[in-house]
Amino acid sequence: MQGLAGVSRHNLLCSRRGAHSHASPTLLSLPRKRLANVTAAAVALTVGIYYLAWPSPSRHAPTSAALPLALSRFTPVMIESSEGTSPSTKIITLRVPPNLLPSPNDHLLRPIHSIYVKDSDMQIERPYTPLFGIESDGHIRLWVKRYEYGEVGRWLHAKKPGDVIEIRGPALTWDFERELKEGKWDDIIMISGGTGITPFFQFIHNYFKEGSPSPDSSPLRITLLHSSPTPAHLPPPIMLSALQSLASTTPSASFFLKLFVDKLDDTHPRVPSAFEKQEPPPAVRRISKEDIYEVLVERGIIESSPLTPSPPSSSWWRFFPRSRSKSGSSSHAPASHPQLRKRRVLFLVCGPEPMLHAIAGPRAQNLTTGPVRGILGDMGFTSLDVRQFS
Ligand SMILES: Cc1cc2nc3c(=O)[nH]c(=O)nc-3n(C[C@H](O)[C@H](O)[C@H](O)COP(=O)(O)OP(=O)(O)OC[C@H]3O[C@@H](n4cnc5c(N)ncnc54)[C@H](O)[C@@H]3O)c2cc1C
Repeated sequence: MQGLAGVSRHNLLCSRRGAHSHASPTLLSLPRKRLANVTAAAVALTVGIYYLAWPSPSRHAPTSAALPLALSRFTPVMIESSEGTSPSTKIITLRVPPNLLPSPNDHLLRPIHSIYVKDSDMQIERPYTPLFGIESDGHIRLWVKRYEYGEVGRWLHAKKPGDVIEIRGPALTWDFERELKEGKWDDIIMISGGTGITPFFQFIHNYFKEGSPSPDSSPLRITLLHSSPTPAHLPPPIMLSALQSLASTTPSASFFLKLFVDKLDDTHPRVPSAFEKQEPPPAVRRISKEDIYEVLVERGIIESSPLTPSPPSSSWWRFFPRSRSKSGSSSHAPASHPQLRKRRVLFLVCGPEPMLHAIAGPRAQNLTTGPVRGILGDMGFTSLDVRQFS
Protein backbone atom coordinates (compact mmCIF):
# COMPACT_ATOMS: atom_id res chain seq x y z
CA MET A 1 0.00 0.00 0.00
CA GLN A 2 1.16 3.46 -0.73
CA GLY A 3 0.01 6.34 1.42
CA LEU A 4 -1.70 9.38 0.02
CA ALA A 5 1.27 11.47 1.06
CA GLY A 6 3.53 9.29 -1.08
CA VAL A 7 1.24 9.76 -4.05
CA SER A 8 1.05 13.52 -3.75
CA ARG A 9 4.83 13.71 -3.44
CA HIS A 10 5.10 11.73 -6.66
CA ASN A 11 2.74 14.13 -8.43
CA LEU A 12 4.79 17.06 -7.22
CA LEU A 13 7.96 15.56 -8.69
CA CYS A 14 6.24 14.93 -12.02
CA SER A 15 5.04 18.48 -12.35
CA ARG A 16 8.54 19.75 -11.61
CA ARG A 17 9.88 17.52 -14.36
CA GLY A 18 7.37 19.14 -16.75
CA ALA A 19 9.01 22.49 -16.07
CA HIS A 20 12.35 21.38 -17.50
CA SER A 21 11.32 22.22 -21.06
CA HIS A 22 11.12 25.90 -20.06
CA ALA A 23 14.69 26.00 -18.74
CA SER A 24 16.57 29.26 -19.20
CA PRO A 25 19.41 29.55 -21.82
CA THR A 26 21.94 29.60 -18.93
CA LEU A 27 20.66 26.29 -17.72
CA LEU A 28 20.53 24.85 -21.21
CA SER A 29 24.19 25.71 -21.70
CA LEU A 30 25.14 23.45 -18.76
CA PRO A 31 26.39 19.96 -19.60
CA ARG A 32 23.43 17.57 -19.59
CA LYS A 33 24.65 15.48 -16.60
CA ARG A 34 25.27 18.58 -14.47
CA LEU A 35 21.91 20.00 -15.45
CA ALA A 36 20.28 16.76 -14.29
CA ASN A 37 22.15 16.96 -10.96
CA VAL A 38 21.20 20.60 -10.44
CA THR A 39 17.57 19.82 -11.26
CA ALA A 40 17.51 16.81 -8.95
CA ALA A 41 18.98 18.88 -6.11
CA ALA A 42 16.43 21.65 -6.72
CA VAL A 43 13.57 19.15 -6.73
CA ALA A 44 14.87 17.49 -3.54
CA LEU A 45 15.20 20.91 -1.88
CA THR A 46 11.68 21.90 -2.94
CA VAL A 47 10.23 18.64 -1.67
CA GLY A 48 12.15 19.05 1.62
CA ILE A 49 10.91 22.62 2.05
CA TYR A 50 7.41 21.47 1.14
CA TYR A 51 7.48 18.84 3.89
CA LEU A 52 9.17 20.86 6.58
CA ALA A 53 7.80 24.35 6.02
CA TRP A 54 4.38 23.91 4.41
CA PRO A 55 1.76 24.51 7.08
CA SER A 56 -0.02 21.23 7.69
CA PRO A 57 -2.72 21.13 10.37
CA SER A 58 -2.27 17.37 10.72
CA ARG A 59 1.52 17.05 10.79
CA HIS A 60 1.82 20.06 13.04
CA ALA A 61 -0.95 18.89 15.36
CA PRO A 62 0.09 19.47 18.97
CA THR A 63 1.40 16.64 21.14
CA SER A 64 -0.15 15.87 24.50
CA ALA A 65 0.88 13.14 26.91
CA ALA A 66 -2.04 13.94 29.21
CA LEU A 67 -5.12 13.79 26.96
CA PRO A 68 -6.69 10.68 25.38
CA LEU A 69 -5.87 9.61 21.83
CA ALA A 70 -7.56 11.84 19.25
CA LEU A 71 -7.27 12.71 15.58
CA SER A 72 -6.54 16.35 16.42
CA ARG A 73 -3.33 15.76 18.41
CA PHE A 74 -0.40 13.38 18.74
CA THR A 75 0.02 11.10 21.74
CA PRO A 76 3.37 9.58 22.73
CA VAL A 77 3.11 5.78 23.06
CA MET A 78 5.71 3.11 23.74
CA ILE A 79 6.74 0.33 21.36
CA GLU A 80 6.20 -2.84 23.37
CA SER A 81 7.59 -5.29 20.82
CA SER A 82 8.81 -5.41 17.24
CA GLU A 83 9.05 -8.81 15.58
CA GLY A 84 10.19 -9.61 12.06
CA THR A 85 7.57 -11.65 10.20
CA SER A 86 9.03 -11.77 6.67
CA PRO A 87 12.00 -10.27 4.83
CA SER A 88 10.24 -6.90 4.71
CA THR A 89 7.51 -6.90 7.36
CA LYS A 90 7.22 -6.65 11.12
CA ILE A 91 4.47 -6.93 13.68
CA ILE A 92 4.93 -3.81 15.80
CA THR A 93 2.96 -3.68 19.05
CA LEU A 94 2.32 -0.31 20.69
CA ARG A 95 0.99 0.20 24.19
CA VAL A 96 -1.31 3.14 25.00
CA PRO A 97 -1.50 3.96 28.73
CA PRO A 98 -5.04 3.15 30.03
CA ASN A 99 -5.79 6.82 30.89
CA LEU A 100 -5.06 7.84 27.28
CA LEU A 101 -7.42 5.37 25.58
CA PRO A 102 -10.26 6.91 23.55
CA SER A 103 -13.81 6.36 24.77
CA PRO A 104 -15.08 2.94 23.61
CA ASN A 105 -18.12 4.80 22.21
CA ASP A 106 -15.97 6.93 19.89
CA HIS A 107 -17.63 6.46 16.49
CA LEU A 108 -14.20 6.61 14.83
CA LEU A 109 -13.37 3.27 16.47
CA ARG A 110 -15.78 1.52 14.11
CA PRO A 111 -14.15 -0.66 11.47
CA ILE A 112 -12.26 0.13 9.42
CA HIS A 113 -10.11 2.62 11.32
CA SER A 114 -6.45 3.56 11.11
CA ILE A 115 -3.95 5.59 13.13
CA TYR A 116 -1.29 8.00 11.91
CA VAL A 117 2.32 7.37 12.92
CA LYS A 118 4.64 10.40 12.93
CA ASP A 119 8.23 10.00 11.79
CA SER A 120 9.66 12.59 14.17
CA ASP A 121 12.96 12.84 12.24
CA MET A 122 11.32 13.83 8.95
CA GLN A 123 8.15 15.34 10.47
CA ILE A 124 5.95 13.26 8.18
CA GLU A 125 3.16 10.84 8.99
CA ARG A 126 1.57 7.75 7.42
CA PRO A 127 -1.63 5.85 8.28
CA TYR A 128 -1.46 2.23 9.52
CA THR A 129 -4.27 -0.19 10.40
CA PRO A 130 -4.50 -1.61 13.93
CA LEU A 131 -5.07 -5.32 13.26
CA PHE A 132 -7.41 -5.84 16.21
CA GLY A 133 -8.45 -2.19 16.46
CA ILE A 134 -7.33 -0.07 19.41
CA GLU A 135 -7.62 -2.83 22.02
CA SER A 136 -9.27 -2.20 25.40
CA ASP A 137 -6.02 -3.10 27.22
CA GLY A 138 -4.17 -0.42 25.24
CA HIS A 139 -2.44 -2.65 22.69
CA ILE A 140 -2.24 -1.59 19.05
CA ARG A 141 -0.79 -4.24 16.77
CA LEU A 142 0.40 -3.16 13.34
CA TRP A 143 1.68 -5.27 10.45
CA VAL A 144 4.09 -2.85 8.77
CA LYS A 145 5.92 -3.20 5.48
CA ARG A 146 9.33 -1.62 4.92
CA TYR A 147 9.87 -0.37 1.37
CA GLU A 148 13.46 -0.03 0.20
CA TYR A 149 13.21 3.74 -0.23
CA GLY A 150 10.08 4.29 1.87
CA GLU A 151 10.43 6.80 4.71
CA VAL A 152 8.11 5.94 7.58
CA GLY A 153 8.13 2.14 7.16
CA ARG A 154 11.95 2.08 7.34
CA TRP A 155 11.96 4.50 10.28
CA LEU A 156 9.40 2.39 12.16
CA HIS A 157 11.26 -0.87 11.46
CA ALA A 158 14.41 0.65 13.01
CA LYS A 159 12.62 1.47 16.28
CA LYS A 160 13.24 -0.83 19.27
CA PRO A 161 11.02 -2.01 22.14
CA GLY A 162 10.98 0.74 24.77
CA ASP A 163 11.23 3.55 22.17
CA VAL A 164 8.47 6.14 22.24
CA ILE A 165 6.71 7.26 19.06
CA GLU A 166 3.84 9.67 18.41
CA ILE A 167 0.51 8.61 16.96
CA ARG A 168 -2.82 10.28 16.32
CA GLY A 169 -6.24 8.82 15.61
CA PRO A 170 -8.36 6.85 15.27
CA ALA A 171 -9.42 7.92 11.78
CA LEU A 172 -12.27 6.20 9.98
CA THR A 173 -10.67 4.77 6.84
CA TRP A 174 -13.94 3.41 5.53
CA ASP A 175 -17.32 3.40 7.23
CA PHE A 176 -18.16 -0.24 6.76
CA GLU A 177 -21.33 -0.14 8.86
CA ARG A 178 -22.83 2.71 6.85
CA GLU A 179 -21.83 1.11 3.56
CA LEU A 180 -23.35 -2.20 4.59
CA LYS A 181 -26.61 -0.55 5.62
CA GLU A 182 -26.82 1.43 2.39
CA GLY A 183 -25.71 -1.35 0.07
CA LYS A 184 -27.65 -4.23 1.60
CA TRP A 185 -25.08 -6.66 0.27
CA ASP A 186 -25.39 -10.43 0.59
CA ASP A 187 -21.73 -11.10 -0.10
CA ILE A 188 -18.48 -9.18 0.20
CA ILE A 189 -15.48 -10.40 -1.75
CA MET A 190 -12.22 -8.92 -0.44
CA ILE A 191 -9.16 -9.17 -2.67
CA SER A 192 -5.87 -8.20 -1.04
CA GLY A 193 -2.17 -8.25 -1.77
CA GLY A 194 0.66 -8.03 0.80
CA THR A 195 -0.02 -5.68 3.72
CA GLY A 196 -3.20 -4.65 1.87
CA ILE A 197 -4.85 -7.37 3.93
CA THR A 198 -4.71 -5.27 7.14
CA PRO A 199 -7.96 -3.28 6.75
CA PHE A 200 -9.83 -6.47 5.78
CA PHE A 201 -8.32 -8.35 8.70
CA GLN A 202 -9.53 -5.66 11.11
CA PHE A 203 -13.04 -5.82 9.69
CA ILE A 204 -13.20 -9.63 9.67
CA HIS A 205 -11.87 -9.84 13.24
CA ASN A 206 -14.41 -7.30 14.42
CA TYR A 207 -17.33 -8.77 12.51
CA PHE A 208 -16.89 -12.32 13.77
CA LYS A 209 -15.55 -11.61 17.24
CA GLU A 210 -17.45 -12.73 20.29
CA GLY A 211 -20.31 -10.44 21.09
CA SER A 212 -20.72 -9.14 17.53
CA PRO A 213 -24.10 -9.67 15.88
CA SER A 214 -24.33 -13.37 15.07
CA PRO A 215 -23.46 -13.99 11.43
CA ASP A 216 -26.40 -16.43 11.45
CA SER A 217 -28.80 -13.55 11.97
CA SER A 218 -27.32 -11.71 9.01
CA PRO A 219 -27.21 -12.94 5.45
CA LEU A 220 -23.82 -11.26 4.92
CA ARG A 221 -21.04 -13.63 3.89
CA ILE A 222 -17.41 -12.71 3.45
CA THR A 223 -14.83 -14.14 1.07
CA LEU A 224 -11.16 -13.21 1.30
CA LEU A 225 -8.81 -13.90 -1.61
CA HIS A 226 -5.32 -12.96 -0.48
CA SER A 227 -2.07 -13.06 -2.41
CA SER A 228 1.57 -12.67 -1.37
CA PRO A 229 4.71 -12.85 -3.52
CA THR A 230 6.04 -16.04 -1.86
CA PRO A 231 5.10 -18.22 1.15
CA ALA A 232 7.67 -16.31 3.24
CA HIS A 233 5.70 -13.12 2.62
CA LEU A 234 2.31 -14.52 3.70
CA PRO A 235 0.74 -12.80 6.72
CA PRO A 236 2.18 -13.95 10.06
CA PRO A 237 0.53 -16.69 12.18
CA ILE A 238 -1.18 -14.16 14.46
CA MET A 239 -3.26 -13.21 11.41
CA LEU A 240 -3.37 -16.40 9.32
CA SER A 241 -4.22 -18.78 12.16
CA ALA A 242 -7.10 -16.53 13.17
CA LEU A 243 -8.39 -16.44 9.58
CA GLN A 244 -7.97 -20.17 9.03
CA SER A 245 -9.72 -20.99 12.26
CA LEU A 246 -12.61 -18.68 11.33
CA ALA A 247 -12.88 -20.27 7.88
CA SER A 248 -13.24 -23.71 9.44
CA THR A 249 -15.58 -22.76 12.28
CA THR A 250 -17.97 -20.02 11.14
CA PRO A 251 -21.48 -21.34 10.62
CA SER A 252 -23.20 -21.40 7.23
CA ALA A 253 -19.93 -20.84 5.37
CA SER A 254 -20.16 -17.16 6.29
CA PHE A 255 -16.39 -16.81 5.87
CA PHE A 256 -14.32 -18.30 3.06
CA LEU A 257 -10.56 -17.89 2.68
CA LYS A 258 -8.32 -18.64 -0.26
CA LEU A 259 -4.60 -17.90 -0.36
CA PHE A 260 -2.36 -17.38 -3.36
CA VAL A 261 1.41 -17.06 -3.73
CA ASP A 262 3.01 -15.80 -6.95
CA LYS A 263 5.77 -18.38 -6.68
CA LEU A 264 7.54 -20.77 -4.34
CA ASP A 265 11.05 -19.86 -3.23
CA ASP A 266 14.26 -21.47 -1.96
CA THR A 267 13.06 -21.45 1.64
CA HIS A 268 9.71 -22.93 0.64
CA PRO A 269 10.24 -25.03 -2.51
CA ARG A 270 6.79 -26.51 -1.85
CA VAL A 271 3.65 -25.24 -0.17
CA PRO A 272 4.63 -24.96 3.54
CA SER A 273 3.29 -27.79 5.72
CA ALA A 274 1.36 -25.28 7.84
CA PHE A 275 -0.91 -24.72 4.85
CA GLU A 276 -1.01 -28.22 3.40
CA LYS A 277 -3.99 -29.16 5.51
CA GLN A 278 -5.90 -26.12 4.41
CA GLU A 279 -8.63 -26.95 2.01
CA PRO A 280 -7.97 -25.81 -0.67
CA PRO A 281 -4.18 -25.31 -0.16
CA PRO A 282 -2.65 -22.01 -1.33
CA ALA A 283 -2.61 -21.74 -5.09
CA VAL A 284 0.73 -20.93 -6.73
CA ARG A 285 -0.32 -18.22 -9.20
CA ARG A 286 -1.65 -14.67 -9.25
CA ILE A 287 -5.36 -14.17 -8.62
CA SER A 288 -6.96 -14.47 -12.05
CA LYS A 289 -10.31 -13.89 -13.66
CA GLU A 290 -10.93 -17.63 -13.56
CA ASP A 291 -10.33 -17.65 -9.78
CA ILE A 292 -12.89 -14.90 -9.31
CA TYR A 293 -15.46 -16.68 -11.51
CA GLU A 294 -14.85 -19.89 -9.64
CA VAL A 295 -15.48 -18.28 -6.27
CA LEU A 296 -18.61 -16.51 -7.57
CA VAL A 297 -20.05 -19.83 -8.72
CA GLU A 298 -18.86 -21.86 -5.70
CA ARG A 299 -20.35 -19.34 -3.28
CA GLY A 300 -23.62 -19.38 -5.23
CA ILE A 301 -23.35 -15.67 -6.04
CA ILE A 302 -23.90 -16.14 -9.74
CA GLU A 303 -25.92 -18.76 -11.52
CA SER A 304 -24.08 -21.80 -12.70
CA SER A 305 -26.02 -21.57 -15.93
CA PRO A 306 -25.29 -22.72 -19.46
CA LEU A 307 -23.31 -19.50 -19.63
CA THR A 308 -21.20 -20.57 -16.66
CA PRO A 309 -20.67 -24.32 -16.71
CA SER A 310 -19.88 -25.67 -13.25
CA PRO A 311 -16.45 -26.20 -11.77
CA PRO A 312 -14.43 -28.20 -10.74
CA SER A 313 -12.72 -28.61 -14.11
CA SER A 314 -10.11 -25.86 -14.10
CA SER A 315 -10.88 -25.23 -17.73
CA TRP A 316 -14.63 -24.89 -17.35
CA TRP A 317 -14.63 -21.28 -18.41
CA ARG A 318 -13.31 -22.14 -21.84
CA PHE A 319 -16.94 -22.94 -22.74
CA PHE A 320 -17.83 -19.32 -22.05
CA PRO A 321 -19.15 -17.34 -25.00
CA ARG A 322 -16.41 -14.77 -25.54
CA SER A 323 -16.96 -11.10 -26.14
CA ARG A 324 -14.60 -8.24 -26.90
CA SER A 325 -13.91 -5.66 -24.22
CA LYS A 326 -13.41 -1.99 -25.12
CA SER A 327 -9.66 -2.51 -24.86
CA GLY A 328 -9.93 -5.14 -27.58
CA SER A 329 -8.98 -8.06 -25.35
CA SER A 330 -11.29 -11.02 -25.28
CA SER A 331 -13.44 -11.45 -22.20
CA HIS A 332 -15.98 -13.80 -20.71
CA ALA A 333 -19.70 -13.14 -20.68
CA PRO A 334 -20.35 -10.56 -17.97
CA ALA A 335 -20.69 -12.29 -14.60
CA SER A 336 -22.49 -9.16 -13.47
CA HIS A 337 -25.40 -9.90 -15.84
CA PRO A 338 -28.57 -9.40 -13.76
CA GLN A 339 -29.98 -12.77 -14.85
CA LEU A 340 -26.88 -14.52 -13.58
CA ARG A 341 -26.76 -12.78 -10.22
CA LYS A 342 -28.33 -14.65 -7.34
CA ARG A 343 -26.84 -12.59 -4.51
CA ARG A 344 -25.80 -8.93 -4.25
CA VAL A 345 -22.02 -8.73 -4.14
CA LEU A 346 -19.55 -5.97 -3.30
CA PHE A 347 -15.84 -6.28 -4.16
CA LEU A 348 -13.22 -4.59 -2.00
CA VAL A 349 -9.68 -4.46 -3.38
CA CYS A 350 -6.59 -3.38 -1.42
CA GLY A 351 -2.95 -3.90 -2.28
CA PRO A 352 0.01 -2.57 -4.21
CA GLU A 353 -0.75 -0.28 -7.14
CA PRO A 354 0.08 -2.86 -9.89
CA MET A 355 -2.32 -5.34 -8.31
CA LEU A 356 -5.10 -2.74 -8.04
CA HIS A 357 -4.57 -1.99 -11.74
CA ALA A 358 -4.79 -5.64 -12.72
CA ILE A 359 -7.89 -6.40 -10.65
CA ALA A 360 -9.91 -3.17 -10.89
CA GLY A 361 -8.00 -0.75 -13.12
CA PRO A 362 -6.30 2.53 -12.23
CA ARG A 363 -7.90 4.81 -9.69
CA ALA A 364 -9.28 8.19 -10.74
CA GLN A 365 -7.10 11.36 -10.41
CA ASN A 366 -8.77 12.25 -7.10
CA LEU A 367 -7.85 8.75 -5.80
CA THR A 368 -11.48 7.58 -5.61
CA THR A 369 -12.48 4.41 -7.42
CA GLY A 370 -12.79 5.47 -11.05
CA PRO A 371 -14.57 3.51 -13.77
CA VAL A 372 -13.87 -0.14 -13.03
CA ARG A 373 -11.44 -1.70 -15.47
CA GLY A 374 -9.04 -4.64 -15.11
CA ILE A 375 -10.39 -8.10 -14.42
CA LEU A 376 -13.52 -6.93 -12.59
CA GLY A 377 -14.31 -4.39 -15.33
CA ASP A 378 -13.85 -7.09 -17.93
CA MET A 379 -16.33 -9.23 -16.02
CA GLY A 380 -18.89 -6.44 -16.25
CA PHE A 381 -18.72 -5.08 -12.69
CA THR A 382 -19.02 -1.31 -12.26
CA SER A 383 -18.22 1.31 -9.63
CA LEU A 384 -21.49 0.33 -7.92
CA ASP A 385 -19.97 -3.08 -7.21
CA VAL A 386 -16.31 -2.27 -6.49
CA ARG A 387 -14.36 -0.20 -3.92
CA GLN A 388 -10.59 0.24 -4.09
CA PHE A 389 -8.26 1.03 -1.20
CA SER A 390 -4.58 1.84 -1.52
C1 LIG B 1 -5.76 3.98 5.44
C2 LIG B 1 -4.42 3.32 5.22
C3 LIG B 1 -4.02 2.27 6.03
C4 LIG B 1 -2.76 1.68 5.85
N1 LIG B 1 -2.40 0.61 6.63
C5 LIG B 1 -1.18 0.05 6.47
C6 LIG B 1 -0.76 -1.07 7.27
O1 LIG B 1 -1.50 -1.57 8.14
N2 LIG B 1 0.49 -1.59 7.05
C7 LIG B 1 1.34 -1.06 6.10
O2 LIG B 1 2.47 -1.57 5.96
N3 LIG B 1 0.96 -0.02 5.32
C8 LIG B 1 -0.25 0.56 5.49
N4 LIG B 1 -0.61 1.64 4.72
C9 LIG B 1 0.40 2.26 3.82
C10 LIG B 1 1.25 3.26 4.63
O3 LIG B 1 0.45 4.33 5.06
C11 LIG B 1 2.40 3.86 3.82
O4 LIG B 1 1.90 4.38 2.63
C12 LIG B 1 3.47 2.86 3.50
O5 LIG B 1 3.98 2.34 4.72
C13 LIG B 1 4.63 3.52 2.73
O6 LIG B 1 5.06 4.61 3.46
P1 LIG B 1 6.61 4.93 3.57
O7 LIG B 1 6.73 6.28 4.22
O8 LIG B 1 7.35 3.80 4.21
O9 LIG B 1 7.04 4.97 2.08
P2 LIG B 1 7.05 6.26 1.11
O10 LIG B 1 8.19 7.13 1.44
O11 LIG B 1 5.70 6.87 1.06
O12 LIG B 1 7.33 5.52 -0.25
C14 LIG B 1 6.28 4.76 -0.87
C15 LIG B 1 6.81 4.04 -2.09
O13 LIG B 1 7.57 4.88 -2.91
C16 LIG B 1 8.85 4.30 -3.13
N5 LIG B 1 9.87 5.34 -3.09
C17 LIG B 1 10.05 6.29 -2.13
N6 LIG B 1 11.11 7.06 -2.47
C18 LIG B 1 11.61 6.57 -3.63
C19 LIG B 1 12.69 6.93 -4.47
N7 LIG B 1 13.49 7.95 -4.18
N8 LIG B 1 12.88 6.19 -5.59
C20 LIG B 1 12.07 5.16 -5.90
N9 LIG B 1 11.03 4.77 -5.14
C21 LIG B 1 10.81 5.47 -4.04
C22 LIG B 1 9.08 3.39 -1.96
O14 LIG B 1 10.00 2.34 -2.26
C23 LIG B 1 7.73 2.87 -1.77
O15 LIG B 1 7.48 1.85 -2.70
C24 LIG B 1 -1.89 2.20 4.86
C25 LIG B 1 -2.30 3.23 4.02
C26 LIG B 1 -3.55 3.78 4.18
C27 LIG B 1 -3.97 4.92 3.25
